[in-house]
Amino acid sequence: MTPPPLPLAEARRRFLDGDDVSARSVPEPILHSWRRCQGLGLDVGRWRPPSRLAETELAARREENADWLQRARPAIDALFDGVLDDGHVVIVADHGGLILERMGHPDFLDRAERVALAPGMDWREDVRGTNAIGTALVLGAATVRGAEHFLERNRQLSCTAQAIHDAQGHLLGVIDVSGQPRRLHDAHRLQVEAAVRRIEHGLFDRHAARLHELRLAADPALLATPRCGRLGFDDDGVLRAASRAALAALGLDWTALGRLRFAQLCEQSLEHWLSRHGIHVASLRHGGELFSAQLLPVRTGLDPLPREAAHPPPPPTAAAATAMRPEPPRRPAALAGATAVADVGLPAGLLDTARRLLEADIPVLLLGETGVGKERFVQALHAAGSRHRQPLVAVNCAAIPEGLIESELFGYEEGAFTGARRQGSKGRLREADGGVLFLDEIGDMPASLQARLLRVLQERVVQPLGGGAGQRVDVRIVAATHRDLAQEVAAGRFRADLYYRLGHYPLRLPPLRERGDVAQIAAALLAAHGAAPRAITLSPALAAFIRAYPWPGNLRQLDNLLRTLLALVDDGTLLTAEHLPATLRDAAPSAGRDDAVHAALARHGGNASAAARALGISRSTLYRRLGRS
Ligand SMILES: Nc1ncnc2c1ncn2[C@@H]1O[C@H](COP(=O)(O)OP(=O)(O)OP(=O)(O)O)[C@@H](O)[C@H]1O
Repeated sequence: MTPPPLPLAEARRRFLDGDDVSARSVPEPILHSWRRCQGLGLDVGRWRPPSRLAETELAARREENADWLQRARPAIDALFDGVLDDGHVVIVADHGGLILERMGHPDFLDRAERVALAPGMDWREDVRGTNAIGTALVLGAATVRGAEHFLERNRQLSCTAQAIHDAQGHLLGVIDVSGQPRRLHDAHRLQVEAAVRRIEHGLFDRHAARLHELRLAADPALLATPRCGRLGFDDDGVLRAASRAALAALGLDWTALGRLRFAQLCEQSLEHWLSRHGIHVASLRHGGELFSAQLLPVRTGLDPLPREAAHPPPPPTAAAATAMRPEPPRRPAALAGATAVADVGLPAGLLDTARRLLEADIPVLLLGETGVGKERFVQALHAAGSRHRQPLVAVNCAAIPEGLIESELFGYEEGAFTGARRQGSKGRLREADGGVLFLDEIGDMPASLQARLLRVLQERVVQPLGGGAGQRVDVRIVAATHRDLAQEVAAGRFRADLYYRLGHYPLRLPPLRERGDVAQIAAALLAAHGAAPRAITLSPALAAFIRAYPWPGNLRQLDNLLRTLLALVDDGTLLTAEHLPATLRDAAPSAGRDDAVHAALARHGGNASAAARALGISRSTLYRRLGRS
């Protein structure tokens, strides 16, 4: 008869006494980790923390990881938001187990500090014994509760962590949630998993920007969601990028990169699949398993990888291929294409006008409220132009601290300032050489830099910080802002000469409330988010609401709402106004009144032709809509 499982404390005592402990008493990964720690000679009771890394060295480590950290930021912030009220901390460590960031609930920060769970501290397993950060670096993921920690002093913690890999299997770091034992639940592990999935999805987009992407899922409804497996093939049909979900589903590991050929997986050649035009969906049998597969056309993604990464990450690890269990779709589907509704409802020819300006090397200045889709428009513009095979490099002038934006844009020479990378930095302008530079939120560019930027635009020569010869660059410029730039000029906050240099022919993306076919846009977004295979449709009443609501957050708000609804309802649902959150239902404008038409008419002094033009609809449609309201 098998003996009953022992309480953890007893199992631990026996383990330390050298007795055999079964995996029924201690989870197997923990037991293995204890054995590793014992093998290294770690002492459970006597241990002194290594000293904390000096601030300057920590800053340098953060700088080395800045690229993926910046991309991971929205997911980390959302995770933090989700666990803060439970009294936990979120920790970000690099691939060497060094804590780079810690954000947390004040209740727990003190305790975290006492066990040196703090920025600048090393939490590798071979230094700290079994712990979620260090053990996740070994295994890919780990949850370590209370007395499962190898060192006595860490028993006051419970932690769950998962490693992050890029699409080439490079281990980048770890995300961890830590808290008091008993307060950490399985839901926190799922939250960490979801955050890492989101981060890796974004990293894949970046790596695979110029690859043919094959998506795989057991259920076709998952093909447009972050839960699908993703593989990136080059033009020769060789695998160059992968998601862990795809590798796990196919029983492969990272060594398949550079080796696996498209035809080995899909029977026919990549050319054959490509010849089927556009998005190609088929069934695929591999190792006895049946998958739905979808080949997406090559995307020209925003902000692709610089040709040479400044800090090549370490080689792939075996842990990189940890299996990901297929789970039912809990999250909204990802947008299938960056330009899903780029053209729908925009004033006729806006994209074409922008393209012509850019082709003639005339800067494009995009104006529009927040969330109208300026960034998406730029992606579509880049994809439509002759430079679509060259980089599109984005700089968000509002997101970079004033002190850093100069080096970010213009680059710097070796040793230009304290904390500078040893080999210097190329700067975004030079990264965009041959391609397109997108200056987002240009209205927020510090005044001191406006003059410098103007000089570059005129002379097309970049002078990196710290001296060195000026270098000629060939970039096409697109700038965008939600501010009224003319007003910023009048108020003296934006240089008039730069404004005229950029704004030869400003283009305005209309807010959603002015666009004539919001319901059509909503339908396009639903389709892009995979509503069709789930048989989810929009009721006429909800479409009417969508048309009449003023959408202060524009496309971003509409898109978020639709994604949320899709996540909440079952397959086969007819979406009605009842599904809306109460706050939105209450804010519904008076029934029947077509505010967009009325607003456009008011702005154009009652001139129906001008109002129709602004809305991008015909005059007859305008009258029809007026008649209805
Ligand atoms: N063409 C589009 N197709 C599908 N969704 C879009 C499109 N344009 C915008 N969206 C949705 O709106 C969100 C915001 O878009 P985007 O970032 O391009 O707006 P923006 O005008 O640049 O906003 P901000 O001024 O706040 O930076 C996107 O994340 C997406 O959800």
